[in-house]
Amino acid sequence: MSNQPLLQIQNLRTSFRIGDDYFAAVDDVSLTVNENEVVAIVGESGCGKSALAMSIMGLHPQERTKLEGKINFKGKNLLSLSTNEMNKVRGKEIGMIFQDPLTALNPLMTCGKQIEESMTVHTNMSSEAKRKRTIELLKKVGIPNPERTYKQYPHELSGGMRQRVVIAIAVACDPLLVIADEPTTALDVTIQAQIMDLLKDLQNQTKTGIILITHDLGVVAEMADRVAVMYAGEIVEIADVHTLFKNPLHPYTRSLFNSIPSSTSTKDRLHVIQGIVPSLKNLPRSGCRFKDRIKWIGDKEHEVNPLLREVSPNHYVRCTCYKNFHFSDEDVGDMNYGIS
Ligand SMILES: Nc1ncnc2c1ncn2[C@@H]1O[C@H](COP(=O)(O)OP(=O)(O)OP(=O)(O)O)[C@@H](O)[C@H]1O
Repeated sequence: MSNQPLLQIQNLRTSFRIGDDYFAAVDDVSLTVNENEVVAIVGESGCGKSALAMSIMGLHPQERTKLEGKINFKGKNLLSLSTNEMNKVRGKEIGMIFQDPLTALNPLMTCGKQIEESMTVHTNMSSEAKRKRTIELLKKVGIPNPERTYKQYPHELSGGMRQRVVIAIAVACDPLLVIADEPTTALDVTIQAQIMDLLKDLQNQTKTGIILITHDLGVVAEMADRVAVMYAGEIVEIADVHTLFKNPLHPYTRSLFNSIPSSTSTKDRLHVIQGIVPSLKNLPRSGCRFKDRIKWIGDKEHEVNPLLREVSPNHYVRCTCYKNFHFSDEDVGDMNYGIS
């Protein structure tokens, strides 16, 4: 992993219009992804993970979305690019793997043609060269009979094979950065492991930077170099994967970790995070946004204007309330997810 920044997000705010007002789903997010680094983004449904990914890709509907801040990539602020300029980045320099391969693929086009499409848009390759590269890509993503799959339509493939095709599309033009938004959520468990292994292999070979959005902390432990935890549109904690798993500090991070079943824990009940992530309109906009879900921590123990602070080298936490947060004995888990 290099320390050369590939992507630098600075104070990003993504707001959606609901009625006459705009509401921020991503609020003052700053995040760097270095070359050849895997940064995982975790958090409950509705925290703003996909809104962040779609902001980087420039895929939000312009008429209903306000984007503020900067997304610097290769010396350019992506937020100031025209649609044409952004089209040149998307698919070529930044690839995206979506959650559901069935909706990501065009049902009316063969898999081969869909993989070739980005080469057609972004390169001057001849038809023969594109075909050759597509067959190579299909092999690389573990498709057993690439010539056959080249001619098949998405509905003729299993879910796992379809997601391999989606990955082939994402890496077809050798992007510097790949954003994988819950790439295995739509797949069954055995296939999930295969797809994550494939992504890991590809990343080892190509040294691509990856933003991996996932609910699965096991996947995070396996794949990520650094982890950003999001809650209610904000990053509440960032650290390298070892530090975060060994010493999670923010009450939200600790609650997330503690609500995952473990084969080694002796506790007989799972920890439940009280309440839910509020809807976009009802998100708290000031103070510690997690406050209402940890009511046993007094008001005075939260910062009025919590900022992400470096509490140890490269370990950042928002709000000092973590200093006063503890679970009851029965809640304390002992999971390490293979991190040693
Ligand atoms: N285009 C949109 N218009 C209005 N609200 C939106 C839009 N997209 C997302 N939201 C809202 O923004 C918030 C963040 O949504 P987002 O999809 O980013 O969450 P997420 O963390 O990716 O969740 P999940 O894990 O379920 O995908 C949610 O309250 C969601 O309803």
